[in-house]
Amino acid sequence: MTPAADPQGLTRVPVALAERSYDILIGSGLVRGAGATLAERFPGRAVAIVTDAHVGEIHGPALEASLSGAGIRHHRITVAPGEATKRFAVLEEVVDQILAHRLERGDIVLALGGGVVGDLAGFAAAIVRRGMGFVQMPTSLLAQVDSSVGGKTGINSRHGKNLIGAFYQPGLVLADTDVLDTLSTREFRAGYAEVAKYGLIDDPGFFAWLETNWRGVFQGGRDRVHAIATSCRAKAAVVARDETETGDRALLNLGHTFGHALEAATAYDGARLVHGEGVAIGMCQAFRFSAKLGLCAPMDAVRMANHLKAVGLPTELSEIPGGVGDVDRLMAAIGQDKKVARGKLTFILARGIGESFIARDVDPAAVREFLAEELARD
Ligand SMILES: NC(=O)c1ccc[n+]([C@@H]2O[C@H](COP(=O)([O-])OP(=O)(O)OC[C@H]3O[C@@H](n4cnc5c(N)ncnc54)[C@H](O)[C@@H]3O)[C@@H](O)[C@H]2O)c1
Ligand SMILES: O=C(O)C(=O)C[C@@H](O)[C@H](O)[C@H](O)COP(=O)(O)O
Ligand SMILES: [Zn+2]
Repeated sequence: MTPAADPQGLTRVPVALAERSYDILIGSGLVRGAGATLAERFPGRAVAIVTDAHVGEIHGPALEASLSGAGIRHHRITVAPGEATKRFAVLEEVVDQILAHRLERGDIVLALGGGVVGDLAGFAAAIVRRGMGFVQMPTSLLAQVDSSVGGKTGINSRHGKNLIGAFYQPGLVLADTDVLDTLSTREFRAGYAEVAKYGLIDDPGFFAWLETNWRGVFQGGRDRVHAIATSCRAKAAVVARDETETGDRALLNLGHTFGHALEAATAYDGARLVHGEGVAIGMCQAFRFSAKLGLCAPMDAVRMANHLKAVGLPTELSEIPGGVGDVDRLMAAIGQDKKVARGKLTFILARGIGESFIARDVDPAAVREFLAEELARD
């Protein structure tokens, strides 16, 4: 289905969360128009722009010019690019700078960047003065289709991925599709893994559309906007019915129980593995594990992996430079997953493409056996 477009040609996807409802605006020119948009929606608010050094250098000046043009006081807070930035020391620095600039509770923390910046800045917004205004301006494909939506914010711990954080919804998401033109192919592909995830969870028609049209998504234009909007609508629907992951929302974790363990096993070193790549391998593992357990046709596991391979994503552990250690190491990371309940493992498994489900109380011995096989694959 084609999402509704507003009069300026932007696509608007609402996230329905009662008094915390907000819009995701998707399209061209949103950075340029940010000053006018914020002045209209949040009049009189000052802005702390949190960005990474890479994104800030490329897209910071246009955003700042737009805010200045609308008479909005703003300050830029810059962090280092990469997953290692999601840690306490950097959070402390961001919080300190927000306070040093004397931003008030009603002022806005604006995340300009990928998922790393969004998760970190969102967590800062949640805790400074017990909750400031928060706007997401996602600049990676991954952030536009996933991390800027739904209010999961946080940082990593030495015990595991995203273990410290809060649910804190933004008041607005501005996904400017123009900025994706400066994203590297590797990072675009990584974000594509989360796009494919929505098809694999419960939308086989979308997955089939991606198999045919993925080149258009990579090129830009209508297909890209369609993929972003479809992803945002899928995520908005799940978040609206289960904001804090007491049930259904866990489906969005397809590929993440394995994927997060791989990120931990590679010490969050983006040179070896970035989040979307971990999710790509993790989703393939979820399907292969489902096939091994007799839940899903082996051909479906082959089909989904073939598509991810076709776009250039990794699908096997053997593709991770430097390896990921042994079964014990991976099981230790999996044991810290936030979906563990009463000591029992939870995985998102599949009965087929678009037929994912939440499997609770998964037998650790079966996971061990499966991982040993995975480590032995070429
Ligand atoms: N909160 C959620 O719901 C959620 C969902 C998915 C992922 N995440 C988190 O998101 C993070 C991954 O996000 P990511 O893939 O965006 O990684 P990222 O934030 O590290 O960005 C990837 C790289 O691309 C660069 N970049 C971003 N936008 C750019 C642009 N327009 N032009 C040029 N370079 C650009 C960044 O500087 C960085 O080097 C992980 O920490 C993951 O856990 C969170
Ligand atoms: O929004 C969600 O819910 C997700 O699970 C989306 C994931 O893509 C994302 O990586 C999220 O940060 C993982 O959440 P976590 O609770 O497993 O840390
Ligand atoms: Zn993810």
